[in-house]
Amino acid sequence: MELNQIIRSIQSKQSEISSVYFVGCGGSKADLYPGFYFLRKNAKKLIAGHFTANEFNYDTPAAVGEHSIVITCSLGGTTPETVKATGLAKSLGAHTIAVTHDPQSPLTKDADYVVTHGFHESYSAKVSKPTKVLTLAVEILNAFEGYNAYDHFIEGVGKIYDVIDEATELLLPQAKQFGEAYKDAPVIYVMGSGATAEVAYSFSICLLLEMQWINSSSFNSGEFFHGPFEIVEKDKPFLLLMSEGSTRPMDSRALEFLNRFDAKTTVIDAKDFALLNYIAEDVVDYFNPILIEGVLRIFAEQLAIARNHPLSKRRYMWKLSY
Ligand SMILES: O=P(O)(O)OC[C@H]1O[C@](O)(CO)[C@@H](O)[C@@H]1O
Repeated sequence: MELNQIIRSIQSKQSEISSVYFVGCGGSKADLYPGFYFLRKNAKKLIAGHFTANEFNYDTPAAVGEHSIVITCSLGGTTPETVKATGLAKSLGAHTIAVTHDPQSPLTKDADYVVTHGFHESYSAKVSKPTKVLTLAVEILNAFEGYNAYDHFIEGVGKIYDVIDEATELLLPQAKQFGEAYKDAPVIYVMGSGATAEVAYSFSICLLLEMQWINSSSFNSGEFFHGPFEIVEKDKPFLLLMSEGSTRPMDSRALEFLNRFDAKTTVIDAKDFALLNYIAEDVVDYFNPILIEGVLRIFAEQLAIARNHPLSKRRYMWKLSY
């Protein structure tokens, strides 16, 4: 079923939807963020919530019920917390949509609708998960409240994958340089703003802490001046994700400070990929995280090569029960 048909089908069963919850773990939780951010910004009536799955399970929002849509997301579809959240949402009468790479996985058992996404085929396929979740959010707003920039958004979805695949073809030398320059870094701080904030979060917790065992912390560029900037000094390693659009001034302000004290800063900037040449200004905010997450993968791969530490290496995950 097409994404707009899923939402129209829910609407035919329940014309009054008042809340939408986005639930997942780790990288999948972060991939739900652009959709959540979009609804939080644009909805006038709909409540939007974003949860790590066990927080949803242990401290379930009171509004979850027949007037809710719960979108759960898991790449492999087996993460127990997220599988449980889907069942819980269903038992409370919510309309459940599972987003996963594997349509046969346990995640889909209690889902009213299943959305499958690619992953391995290309760099752009790796971000089809957040793109589909974001599109679901746009379809929900359009169906239940109306959304003026809907056509611009759909046009953008039609272009973003090519933008990513073309960008990643040119990025290898820069990514190699990053790998060499940061391979011995004792810590890497990551920040971004707006819909991109959780790309910083997932790069920090998944790519650096989980897959590289590199100490890391992440924060919103807006929070940088409310604590983290005290750590800045010459050659401190930072990765700054700069967005086009509404929150760019927050990223620019952080960059200016990092440069003032000669921090070791790598900037991944949506502007360098001419995002605004492809995506209309009124929807560009939501495409920053898709583009930046897509191109960041190649930086993580090159860091892993330079450190001789494959991204698949784990100490505990999949090896112990926990
Ligand atoms: O997206 P899935 O399959 O639920 O997997 C979640 C797991 O994958 C990661 O996002 C990356 O390995 C972890 O942070 C998390 O534990």
